[in-house]
Amino acid sequence: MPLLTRIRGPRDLDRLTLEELDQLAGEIRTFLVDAVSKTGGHLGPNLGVVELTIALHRVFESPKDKVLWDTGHQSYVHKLLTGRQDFSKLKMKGGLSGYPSQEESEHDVIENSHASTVLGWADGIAKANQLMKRDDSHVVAVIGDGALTGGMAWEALNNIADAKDRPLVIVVNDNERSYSPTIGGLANHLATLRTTDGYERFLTRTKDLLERTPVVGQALYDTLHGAKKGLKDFIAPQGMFEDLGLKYVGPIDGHDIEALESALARAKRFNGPVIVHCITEKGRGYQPALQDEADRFHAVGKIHPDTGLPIATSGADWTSVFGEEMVKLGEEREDVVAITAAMLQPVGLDKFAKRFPDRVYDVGIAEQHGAVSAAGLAHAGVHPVFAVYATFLNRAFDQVLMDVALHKCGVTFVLDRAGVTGTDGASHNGMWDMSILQVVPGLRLAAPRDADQVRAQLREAVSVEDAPTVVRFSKGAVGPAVPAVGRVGGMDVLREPGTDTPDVLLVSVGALAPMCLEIASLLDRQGISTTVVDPRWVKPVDEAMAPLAAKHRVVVTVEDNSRVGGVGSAIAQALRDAGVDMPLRDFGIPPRFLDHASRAEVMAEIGLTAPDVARQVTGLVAQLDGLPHSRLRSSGGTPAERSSADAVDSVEPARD
Ligand SMILES: Cc1ncc(C[n+]2csc(CCOP(=O)(O)OP(=O)(O)O)c2C)c(N)n1
Ligand SMILES: CC(=O)[C@@H](O)[C@H](O)COP(=O)(O)O
Ligand SMILES: [Mg+2]
Repeated sequence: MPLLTRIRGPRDLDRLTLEELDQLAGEIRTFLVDAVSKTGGHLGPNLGVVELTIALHRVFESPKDKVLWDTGHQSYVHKLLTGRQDFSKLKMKGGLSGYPSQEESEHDVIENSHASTVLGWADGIAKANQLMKRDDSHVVAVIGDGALTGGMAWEALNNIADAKDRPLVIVVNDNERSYSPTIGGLANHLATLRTTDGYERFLTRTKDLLERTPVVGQALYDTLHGAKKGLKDFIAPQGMFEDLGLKYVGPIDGHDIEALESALARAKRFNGPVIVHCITEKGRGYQPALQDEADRFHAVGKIHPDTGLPIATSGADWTSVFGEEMVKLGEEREDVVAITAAMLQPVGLDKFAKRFPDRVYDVGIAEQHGAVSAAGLAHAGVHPVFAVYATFLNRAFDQVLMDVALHKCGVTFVLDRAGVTGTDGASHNGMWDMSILQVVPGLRLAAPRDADQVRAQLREAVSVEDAPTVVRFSKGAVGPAVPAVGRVGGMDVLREPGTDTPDVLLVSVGALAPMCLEIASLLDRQGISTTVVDPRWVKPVDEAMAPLAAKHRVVVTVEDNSRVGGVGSAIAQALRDAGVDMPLRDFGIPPRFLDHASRAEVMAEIGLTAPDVARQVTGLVAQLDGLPHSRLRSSGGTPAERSSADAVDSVEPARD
């Protein structure tokens, strides 16, 4: 890469000629395919913004000027041009994040991968610049056509458009797709702008012609250029953006560096908010991506660079188990409909959509609207199943509470990627749902432990017509079947204690059932008898939980969710409410943002592994043995007799 390796920072771009810039773009595409095929990542989106990113960093002077990325999954080129070219550990522990990272670079601002927030950030930074009289610092926000379907983008645009004298450059990266083609009225409007003979191209051609026309040429050009909306509407109907009071520049060929630089430079000089509408191609320059109708290689695993074919094929995953059961449900119940927020295939609804095209609603990246629309659907007599990543439901909390639950609407939310996901970093872990949803009156929440339970609990969920139900499961391959060996109330017993006076009631939540059975085995080796129970529905707490707990010396809960306000907290409260006063130790995710790493590495780092939990429980039981309490009975000898290298003298505090 003779040119790319010579780019240490954005200013190194300034000395390159147009031909060299085109060569650099080619080198970057080669680099992206080579690197991302080895690690996995967002290949398609980044192939689409190569020229755009080069032009941005030539026209604007980051970090003095703030270059902001919506969602941030398309920031690999930005990283390459700002001194980060080691992609060998992309999205891996200790390697580059898959999103902007302030810790990595002064050129990065927004770290979260949640869409439609960039314009809000830009609005705030622009306001601060104006207030602090930082006239030499520009703000440029890059937002995709998909992210523009998010409501927050329009809340920000409403504010931005109101300040005619506050410079702010909005670059719409319009590649006509989220994963699949972008939906909705906005998408149609953008298409109008795209397909009309571009205003810029018209002006450029006219400018060339008129500048060569003696005497009247320049005057005529100035008239044309200053033409009111009428001309633009004729050439490229501006409509929405101009009606909002935003200056519109475009559509621009998002792969023509010269045209991009001209447009961005004009926008930079404009003393107010301006939209630069760039037409790009997701997956550009890489045939396997361009031929991928599903999502243009939006997010890929490790692939063969020549063919784009996946290197490792995974077995059945939680998503496909859900997707297949949805089709069966759809066959049986014509009132069941599905909702997705621009992620039809990632959440497993593609098969349902193919079978029942009229019963799937893609609302765009608009989770809040999805939840409210679901309330409307339920009120009008159908049963919506809204499939969404757990972390993305966060933004629709109020709609779940005040639209779905308050009105007792039978809506089922299926939360995929619940728990630690790991490689997409802090904002992608599904670690908050079982905490925030605890406070929703009437809501019922299930955490299936295996494929059979996904099927069963999905069916139980859609049978509830007067309250929101939630079924949440992990990312990736579904675990082994975990059969029940007994039943207590509505809860499955996964392991009997082997004694009438068991020490530990281990409450296993969802996909952590295999880990909990391993914990019980490790405790067994310490002479600690354990009952393992899976509540199945973790909200509300099963009425049999308190009486069952009372038969044990200590309750231990293990969940793939934040410890704060999670299932463990709810069970502790239920025991108190039932007058069962006993030791309880809740294991879960500590209330902090988790750096990107593999799921296993993150789980180990936060101590959510069988040995870690078993070690702490051993210490707890040993400690309890020393207390004069009627419920505390030694079973299998005292701690001293049980002690082994694993036993600890005192209970380590749960890590927060
Ligand atoms: C709130 C939220 N919902 C869903 C997603 C998942 N997601 C990541 S990128 C993406 C598509 C974004 O499309 P666009 O903004 O057009 O960017 P492109 O990938 O086309 O460059 C989606 C839906 C997300 N990141 N945030
Ligand atoms: C950026 C974004 O939100 C999605 O593209 C996400 O990265 C995909 O995650 P999965 O790979 O878990 O589907
Ligand atoms: Mg797009």
